[in-house]
Amino acid sequence: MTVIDIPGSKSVTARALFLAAAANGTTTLLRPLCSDDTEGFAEGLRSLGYTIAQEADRWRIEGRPSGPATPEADVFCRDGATTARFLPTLVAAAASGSYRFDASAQMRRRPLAPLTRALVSLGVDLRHSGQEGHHPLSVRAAGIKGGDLTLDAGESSQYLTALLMLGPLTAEGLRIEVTELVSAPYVEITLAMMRRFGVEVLREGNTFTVPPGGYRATDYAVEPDASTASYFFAAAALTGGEVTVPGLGAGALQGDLRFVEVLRAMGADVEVGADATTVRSTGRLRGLTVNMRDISDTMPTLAAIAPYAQGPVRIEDVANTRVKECDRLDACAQNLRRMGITVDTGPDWIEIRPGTPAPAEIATHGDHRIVMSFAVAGLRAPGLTYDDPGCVRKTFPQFHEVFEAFARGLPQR
Ligand SMILES: O=C(O)C1=C[C@@H](OP(=O)(O)O)[C@@H](O)[C@H](O)C1
Ligand SMILES: C=C(OP(=O)(O)O)C(=O)O
Repeated sequence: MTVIDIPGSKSVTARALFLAAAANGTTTLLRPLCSDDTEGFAEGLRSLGYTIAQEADRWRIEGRPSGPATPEADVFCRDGATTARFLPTLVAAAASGSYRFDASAQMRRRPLAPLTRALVSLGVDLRHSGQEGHHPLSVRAAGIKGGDLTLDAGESSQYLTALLMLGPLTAEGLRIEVTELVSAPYVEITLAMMRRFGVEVLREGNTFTVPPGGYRATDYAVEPDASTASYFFAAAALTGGEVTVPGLGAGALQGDLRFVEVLRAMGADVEVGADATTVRSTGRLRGLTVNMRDISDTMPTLAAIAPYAQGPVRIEDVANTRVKECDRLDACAQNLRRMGITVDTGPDWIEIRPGTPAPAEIATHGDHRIVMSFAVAGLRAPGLTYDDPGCVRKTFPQFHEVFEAFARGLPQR
């Protein structure tokens, strides 16, 4: 049996940085994720004048309930959508200040219009210097009164997360009616973490009522990243092996841990304990049809192992994977076809037939999840190469070393 320590959750780290920055007092984050996305978030906060002391597995953040320490700043959000969507929202609540935001070419292509429109409707002076609803943009802060919003979060739940976290920083709070929502479990992470920082959101059906009053600092231990864990769970199921991930069990916040239920439905033996999850291969890997709307960051993981299943694998309701680091439905299909596998796609689905993958160069499109997913397939398809293996830095800079060492402990074929 192999036990593997997975680095901290990107989503939890990003939220903790936002909440700690806005809180009254000092927050210590234990085992935060250290990767390009979260370092970029911390660097963004520093550009805004926040004080963050970073030691390897412990970050200390001095909260500033009144907002950034600098009246003006330029913030570069790199590739991180959490950074690019959460930080402009954080500064919007300040009483005054003028802030410019930009992001990488990849992130500039990704949308945020429903969020920027919501901020503008709350009276925020937000302007785009390029394409409407995309970075770069600027925010001139003058405080937010609050009020009612209607939000379409059918493209990204991050719009809702940003506005929920903004609520307590407004004078009167926010009432948000959500018309569409993808990646719903990420909103549960947000609500649970806001509660830990002292704010209780009232949820009635699709309406969220967020009280004013601000956040209270708290020490916070970041759980391991469940999307990252999916590569290790899938590798065990694919190769006849077994893996245990400590720190991710029944009480985990992240919906992506539900990926193990998909492996279970395919035939793997899965045990979700109080504080650890184990996946054990039974030698079977059945095909299936599965809706991944809630856990779509693990869609590429499943797509990459799908050719080895005994029947077709059809993944449905994942249209929003087309607006991630790349168009993930097309990228998965393109790479599987390069490996000689038969694949069909539609606007929001992909269907993969069983086959025997051939060596190929994987077109990564600068997407960490394409690399990490196909690395799992590579355990049974020797000869996969990557045009940009380093893009794993976004969430897991040590992925290649860790995954190779892990793979040496799996049954060899
Ligand atoms: O809120 C978050 O931390 C995230 C939400 C999800 O995005 P969408 O809501 O855009 O699907 C997920 O894909 C992303 O990796 C992280
Ligand atoms: C989509 C992702 O990231 P983000 O939207 O936070 O950039 C991801 O990590 O798969």
